[in-house]
Amino acid sequence: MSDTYAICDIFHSIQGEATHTGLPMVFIRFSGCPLRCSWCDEPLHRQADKAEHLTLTQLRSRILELAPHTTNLLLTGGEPLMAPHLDRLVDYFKDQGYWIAMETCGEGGEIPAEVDWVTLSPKNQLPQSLYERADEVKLVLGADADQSDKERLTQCHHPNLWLQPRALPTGPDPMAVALCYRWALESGGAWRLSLQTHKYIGVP
Ligand SMILES: Nc1nc2[nH]cc(C(=O)O)c2c(=O)[nH]1
Ligand code: SF4
Repeated sequence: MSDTYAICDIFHSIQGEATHTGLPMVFIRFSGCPLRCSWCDEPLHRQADKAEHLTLTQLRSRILELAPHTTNLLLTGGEPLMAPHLDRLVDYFKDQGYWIAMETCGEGGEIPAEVDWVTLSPKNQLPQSLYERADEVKLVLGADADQSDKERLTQCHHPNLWLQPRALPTGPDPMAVALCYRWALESGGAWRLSLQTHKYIGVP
């Protein structure tokens, strides 16, 4: 039998965050995550019973139906690294000519070698090798971020660092935005501000 992948959402939108803000992509949201962040704004991925189990050919037809001309895919979640045989999915879509980006907390599995762009959004301490594999690092901070979060900034060494305010269930949180703005300024340019632009313009 063919491998299937537990997917809780597929949609076509612009990347709302960090380096590729504004770039059209098809988003594949995987079900499941090894972490349980209390503030997680993607509760869908926890509802395993609501996930669809799709083969690669089914996934491809869904992507083509949604966006026949978009050749950028974003694997997100949940945590895509939890998906068994993720390397087969990545190889399959690379062979079809797609550029593949991934959002990951860095936990739950290995990053397939063929992924073109890795956004690492660390929640815990991670090995240096993951920072070396990442193309950008995005730290998501709430208005309640404290001195220990600020220390994490100074311990993070990467050429492409982003501070992203955590949203409220109702939308962007001005207090978190103000904190990330201030910390970006104080970093002297090491960290940039990433706003979740999709939440400002009301798209997925
Ligand atoms: N537009 C848009 N951009 C995004 N970038 C990362 C997202 C995510 O949920 O991982 C996301 C998302 O859900 N929507
Ligand atoms: S790592 Fe991300 S997807 Fe997983 S529980 Fe935390 S916020 Fe949610």
